[in-house]
Amino acid sequence: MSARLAHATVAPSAQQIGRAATLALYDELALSPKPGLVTLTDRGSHADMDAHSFMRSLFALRGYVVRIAELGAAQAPFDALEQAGIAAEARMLAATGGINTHRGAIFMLGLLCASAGALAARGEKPTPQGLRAALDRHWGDALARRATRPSTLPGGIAARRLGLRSASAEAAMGFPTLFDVAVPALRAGLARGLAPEAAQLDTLFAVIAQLDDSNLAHRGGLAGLRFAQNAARSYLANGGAAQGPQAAQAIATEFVRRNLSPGGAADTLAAACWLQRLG
Ligand SMILES: CC(C)(COP(=O)(O)OP(=O)(O)OC[C@H]1O[C@@H](n2cnc3c(N)ncnc32)[C@H](O[C@H]2O[C@H](COP(=O)(O)OP(=O)(O)OP(=O)(O)O)[C@@H](O)[C@H]2O)[C@@H]1O)[C@@H](O)C(=O)NCCC(=O)NCCS
Ligand SMILES: Nc1ncnc2[nH]cnc12
Repeated sequence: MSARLAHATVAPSAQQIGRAATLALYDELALSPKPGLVTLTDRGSHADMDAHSFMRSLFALRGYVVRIAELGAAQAPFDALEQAGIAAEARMLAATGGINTHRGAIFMLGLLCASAGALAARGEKPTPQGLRAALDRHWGDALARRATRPSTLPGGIAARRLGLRSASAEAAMGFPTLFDVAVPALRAGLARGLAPEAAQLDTLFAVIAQLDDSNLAHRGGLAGLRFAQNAARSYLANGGAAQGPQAAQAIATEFVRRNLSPGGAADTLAAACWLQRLG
């Protein structure tokens, strides 16, 4: 992970907010090993995508993350954010040949970049408290309505059927897993002197242990989600990244055997890396 925004004492620009998002998506992709997820050298549980898919996708999204920060700064209504998100998804699909690499990241990082833009317009730097307040103040009602809407996505349908907290529900609640689990885990790992990659890996497992990841539910049912959560809890209880890469690699092998992929946790890790970069 490269340096934080160099000693930012003023609010970041839309370009800085968006650039941090693009770099954070790369941070997540490059982290290895990861359970079931695509890395620079491994497809994980995905026959239809690899690192090239994700690189093409994050490049295709680099204008979107700036634009949605600008929309946030202008306090645009949710419909405008949604239209930008839908257009970004079309560019993602065009870049990847129709593969869904970052639909969830478009949603989650899009809302976070918009919230950071709204704070910056008031001269404020993005903090967890500030971002949650801006998200709720500007788009909380629309997100609450969205969360009650039926989903057309496999994960969202599985989450609603199983009574889990889908991506929309997580957003409507102000991204509790990001702000109450991922951000504290990443900060604590770095404060303990872990290398950035080790801190990111422990953060990813902390998120997998807590998140109602609808990708896991869609791929493995409730049993698959609970297996993944328990495996992540055991990994952390046994020392996390301090065990060395073989422990994470063993879990990754088992996730692939079960065709599990925690895409929602990957996006949540990227969002924590984004905030760390803006810190
Ligand atoms: C708002 C939507 C995105 C849909 O909302 P819904 O609640 O129905 O969504 P979910 O299906 O629950 O999640 C959508 C994606 O979000 C990620 N995710 C999953 N669980 C969570 C969670 N608990 N918290 C946060 N984020 C979560 C996940 O995305 C990642 O995984 C995908 C790749 O993995 P893969 O297994 O390959 O997925 P599939 O291709 O579906 O499976 P296979 O075919 O491979 O088997 C990838 O998308 C990652 O990003 C979930 O997939 C939707 O309504 C929407 O996009 N609306 C328009 C845009 C908009 O409203 N924007 C608002 C302003 S920005
Ligand atoms: N690295 C990754 N592999 C699979 N799905 C993802 N969704 C977001 N990042 C991902």
